[in-house]
Amino acid sequence: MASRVTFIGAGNMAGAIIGGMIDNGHPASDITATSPSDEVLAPLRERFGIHTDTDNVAAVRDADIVVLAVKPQIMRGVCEGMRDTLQRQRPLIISVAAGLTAESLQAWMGGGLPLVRCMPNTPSLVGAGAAGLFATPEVSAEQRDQATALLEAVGLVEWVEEEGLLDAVTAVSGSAPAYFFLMFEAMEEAGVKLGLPAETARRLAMQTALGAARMAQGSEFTPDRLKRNVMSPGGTTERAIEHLEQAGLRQIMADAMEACAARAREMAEELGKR
Ligand SMILES: NC(=O)C1=CN([C@@H]2O[C@H](COP(=O)(O)OP(=O)(O)OC[C@H]3O[C@@H](n4cnc5c(N)ncnc54)[C@H](O)[C@@H]3O)[C@@H](O)[C@H]2O)C=CC1
Ligand SMILES: O=C(O)[C@@H]1CCC=N1
Repeated sequence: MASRVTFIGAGNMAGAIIGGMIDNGHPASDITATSPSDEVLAPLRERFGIHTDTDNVAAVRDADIVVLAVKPQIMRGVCEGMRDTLQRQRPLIISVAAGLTAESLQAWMGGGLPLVRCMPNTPSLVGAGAAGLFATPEVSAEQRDQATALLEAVGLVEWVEEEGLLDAVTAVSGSAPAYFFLMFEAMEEAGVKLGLPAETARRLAMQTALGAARMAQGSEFTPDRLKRNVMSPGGTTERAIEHLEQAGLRQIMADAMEACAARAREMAEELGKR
């Protein structure tokens, strides 16, 4: 029998994972999502046929897995509100919140629960997610497998053995879809300046990104080698790559990703105080 999974929060991230799970054949009748607002829940109910509830406590009462998917800033109140029921039911908890440490989450839920911290990303919606997972000592091998199965239904899963590494995962994959969306915007704008219709530039840029990722994923060659295969000596690509290197693209990425991970650490400090 499939696990009964309750999502606390029904926003971008919960919606992306739920959509991916349904596409992968998880029964909608075993999935519940909550939000204080039925206006938020109605579209999910209609689109996926899942259960919804405006009451978090009622929704976790018979859950096998509870996915915490509210904003980090309200997580404490949400966890404290479900504390007694979670302690009785003892489901596997999966938090997708950026920053919040296992120590804080456990303290807010009364402690000792099997807790997996997960950093997923929104491409989960199309089955192409990339998630980093960390298990607390309370998590059994079977529950680890359950968490893997749930997230593998919507994409790639990588376990990390140190909790702090989830901040690096946030920089590399959790936040990273946005870096590529920014790149699409920039490429479309530049394509338009070069005379292409916006739609044409957008379609070409996206298909190229998809093609490059698929080609690199299945390749025995490094990204550097694949890059060099495109760069004919004295040709056009060489000129563009020289420009990107001289303009400091590598440093820009390093700085942006360091800022991302630092913000996750800062959020843990700000929100983790008891
Ligand atoms: N958006 C993203 O790309 C990613 C988000 N995350 C994490 O996922 C979590 C959720 O982020 P988003 O989905 O982007 O936020 P969101 O704002 O889209 O969704 C939050 C949801 O929580 C609901 N909510 C508000 N108060 C509630 C309460 N008291 N009880 C139950 N539900 C309540 C809202 O109605 C909304 O549906 C955050 O902790 C974030 O760090 C992690 C990885 C990627
Ligand atoms: O921006 C954020 O804080 C969340 C976590 C990773 C992606 N979105």
